[in-house]
Amino acid sequence: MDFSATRALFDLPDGICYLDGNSLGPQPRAAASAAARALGEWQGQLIGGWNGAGWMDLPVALGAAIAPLIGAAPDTVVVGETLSIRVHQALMAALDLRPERTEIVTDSGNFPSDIYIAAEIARRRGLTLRVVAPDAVETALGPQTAVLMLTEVDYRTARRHDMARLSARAHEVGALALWDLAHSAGAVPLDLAGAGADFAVGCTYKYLNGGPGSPAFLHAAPGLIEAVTPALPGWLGHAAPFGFDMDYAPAPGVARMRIGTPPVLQMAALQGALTVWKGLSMTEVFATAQGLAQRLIDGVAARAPALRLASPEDPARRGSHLAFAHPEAQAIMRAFIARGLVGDFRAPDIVRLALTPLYIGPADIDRALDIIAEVMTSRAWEDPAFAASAGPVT
Ligand SMILES: Cc1ncc(COP(=O)(O)O)c(C=O)c1O
Ligand SMILES: Nc1c(O)cccc1C(=O)C[C@H](N)C(=O)O
Repeated sequence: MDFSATRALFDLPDGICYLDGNSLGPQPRAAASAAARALGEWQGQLIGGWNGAGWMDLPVALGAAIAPLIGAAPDTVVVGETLSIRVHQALMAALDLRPERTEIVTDSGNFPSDIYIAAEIARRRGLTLRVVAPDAVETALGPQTAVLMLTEVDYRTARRHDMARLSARAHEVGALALWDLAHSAGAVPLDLAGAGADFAVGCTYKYLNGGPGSPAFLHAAPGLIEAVTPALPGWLGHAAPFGFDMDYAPAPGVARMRIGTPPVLQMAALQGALTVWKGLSMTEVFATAQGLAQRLIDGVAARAPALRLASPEDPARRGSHLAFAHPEAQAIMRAFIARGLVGDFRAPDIVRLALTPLYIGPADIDRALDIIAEVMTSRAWEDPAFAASAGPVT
């Protein structure tokens, strides 16, 4: 598949080799125009925009737009809130559906926010949070497991769990499976329905390019959500929000996981950003990303062997970014960024680079490799003047 046409849909700064789309995707031109349109609607329609411009329906409309990218039915996804809030909502919902059980199982590759949230919920409810090694998840499940909560693609190493197998295993022991897709959505082909995920959450500012602070999504398997009373029962998750009833009655379906006023300007940008996926196959996007990844792996091995691949070698076992380990990874990443190669550093020793074929091609990888080879050969990060000038790397 030729992605040169999709590259033109992005407004990338000149001179930058952007391998950081796993942290913050670049700006699709359609996101900028959709956000500008929403500003105009606000200016012209004032409060009438909620209905006149469709603002009130954005959480559900955006859910339907994301659903095909994650292999879910359109009416099973809702957008809004931050991912951390979505993790909390989904975990509370899943636990409520298994009230007799005492354990949450997760792994040490999970993102800190997810682990903090699960630990605090466990503390308040008198449950046990078991944080096991990624390859010990399956054996950790048992008759007391209420929820298996995992991030499918490890934010550091890109190691990818087998969602279908682990969800099936969770179901075998009577538990529910909750998947965080922050590093999966827009990166790897997903079939939530086929994989038996009960709940899934994810963010839209990484591979979906919705912009900084773009809201998160939540998916619940069909049939499951009707039994859920949201732990955060906000007025916009009510069946009749403008009835202003004193008693909560959940909206039908996943719309009950709405909480409060949607961030319309962010959602407009996201709505524009999602148009770049029209006609694309996630399978082809992923296959192309893996081709770029192999080019980067081979080039680093040949020209900068001090950077050790810390991601799985098998493309089927990883997401769409690569991690390379080096004890001085933070300073090295600063030196890359100073030369126009933007990736990120993750403590303690990871250089993280994302392969995003919608706007990155083989020539970008070759340019990245030239920068990587030059920095690693010259040890440019050790230059005292450069070290003194350094700021933080996110
Ligand atoms: C896997 C994962 N889960 C949760 C989060 C938290 O997302 P947010 O900061 O949008 O709440 C992130 C990233 O920040 C993440 O990578
Ligand atoms: N959400 C972020 C932010 O607001 C600032 C800087 C980074 C982020 C991130 O998304 C971090 C990301 N979840 C990660 O995988 O490292």
